[in-house]
Amino acid sequence: MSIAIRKLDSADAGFRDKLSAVLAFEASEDEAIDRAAAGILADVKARGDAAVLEYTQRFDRVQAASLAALEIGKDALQAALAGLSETRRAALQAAADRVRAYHERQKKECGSDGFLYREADGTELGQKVTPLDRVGIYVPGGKAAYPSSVLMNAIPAKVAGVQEVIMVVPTPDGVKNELVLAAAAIAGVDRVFTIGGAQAVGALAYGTATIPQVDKIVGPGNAYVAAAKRRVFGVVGIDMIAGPSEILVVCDGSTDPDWIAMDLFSQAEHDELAQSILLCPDAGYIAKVEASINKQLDAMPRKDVIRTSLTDRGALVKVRDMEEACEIANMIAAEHLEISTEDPQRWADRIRHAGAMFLGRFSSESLGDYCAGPNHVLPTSRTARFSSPLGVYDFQKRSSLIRVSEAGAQTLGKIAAELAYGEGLQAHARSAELRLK
Ligand SMILES: NC(=O)c1ccc[n+]([C@@H]2O[C@H](COP(=O)([O-])OP(=O)(O)OC[C@H]3O[C@@H](n4cnc5c(N)ncnc54)[C@H](O)[C@@H]3O)[C@@H](O)[C@H]2O)c1
Ligand SMILES: N[C@H](CO)Cc1c[nH]c[nH+]1
Ligand SMILES: [Zn+2]
Repeated sequence: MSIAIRKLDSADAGFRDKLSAVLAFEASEDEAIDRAAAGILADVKARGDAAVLEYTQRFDRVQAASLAALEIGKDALQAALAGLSETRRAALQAAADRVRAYHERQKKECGSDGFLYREADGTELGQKVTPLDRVGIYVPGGKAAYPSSVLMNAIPAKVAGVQEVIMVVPTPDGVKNELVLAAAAIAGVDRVFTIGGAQAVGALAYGTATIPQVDKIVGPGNAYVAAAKRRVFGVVGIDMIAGPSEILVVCDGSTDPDWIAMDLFSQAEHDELAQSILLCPDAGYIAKVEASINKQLDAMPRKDVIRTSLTDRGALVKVRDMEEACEIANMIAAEHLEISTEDPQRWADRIRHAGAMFLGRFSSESLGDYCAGPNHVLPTSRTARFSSPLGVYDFQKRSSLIRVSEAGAQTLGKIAAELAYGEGLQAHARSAELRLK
């Protein structure tokens, strides 16, 4: 059965509205889910360990005498690593090494040393950068497990210098994913608890007798996890609210159509709500990609998920030219953007909004998901207009440094006092004036 994938032409009347319909995705703000998450959080805040245990039994069908019994020790993590096949262990290690190398470079290049400068009168001003003390990493474990997400969340935290990384991962029916545990060992995760959902977010945010309170919670999860993260923001920091995966391919029509069809599948297979779009100026090429989609689909183990995703949220779009493709790509602000063209840099220079850009025919998005090095936790749902990939900077914070010299206090004191009187704040003004000679 062939896929009824939407075909759009930017020259057609109503094109923008049709494209908007494909893009439309409201991060689940389902009231019932939000209410459920709020109830779970309040209960965990009030009853701590006991509440977490009860919800873990209810939702994951895991019974334990204590929350401490749901902690996986470092020996077990190492045993999981040792138990992997040689080739899988080597692949995990190679991915971790590349992700670490990239984030170490990022730490060096992104102003992690802070700065300090001195003015003529001796006043010094600057910024100090410090890592967060303790972070929580949510690793999804409901429908599928993502060992690569363990690496992508934990490694930048460790590179930033976070002292304690606490990972939570649900294990429905008590089934543990060995590759997830092995990834935790390689990434240097400090503690692992087999809990999930809003109760895990609550435990990390408020702390319980067994689980210490963290400073920030990162990592993707389902709608309950997302609702809980939204609600605990302020008590702790959060990274972002990740929506379903997205891929946008801009192609000039000369890449093998089988490659592009499979690239579209690669995100569609994540989730029925995932979004996969091709922009191309060549109608004949689009027809070839469509034929390839239909040719390759039946061999895919997750063909039903791919079919639904491509039917509901996929599109093959004929554009006027590559300039228009770039303009539309900026409007879509996709999580992943493949620029599969000759001279990809020429078009990349025109892109302002994308979570990650994959340049050239050999840069398939799947390489970025696992092992290229940059982070695969990226802004979705058009939030690349104002946010960035997860990085070392998410695990650091900055403090301003102000060391005013006696001479500096004379100049600044007069300015501050004048403005403080203007705001009607007497104590502020006097505090500055008392230091004037
Ligand atoms: N953007 C990314 O990088 C990325 C990576 C991996 C996964 N994801 C996404 O993360 C999500 C993972 O979802 P998942 O469900 O597989 O795993 P999950 O770990 O996020 O959720 C499982 C937990 O949900 C809770 N839960 C389930 N039903 C509930 C109910 N009725 N009431 C209250 N709580 C309930 C349970 O506590 C359970 O432990 C998917 O949407 C996937 O697409 C995104
Ligand atoms: N593409 C996902 C983020 O959008 C990350 C991932 C994990 N495993 C495979 N892919
Ligand atoms: Zn992926």
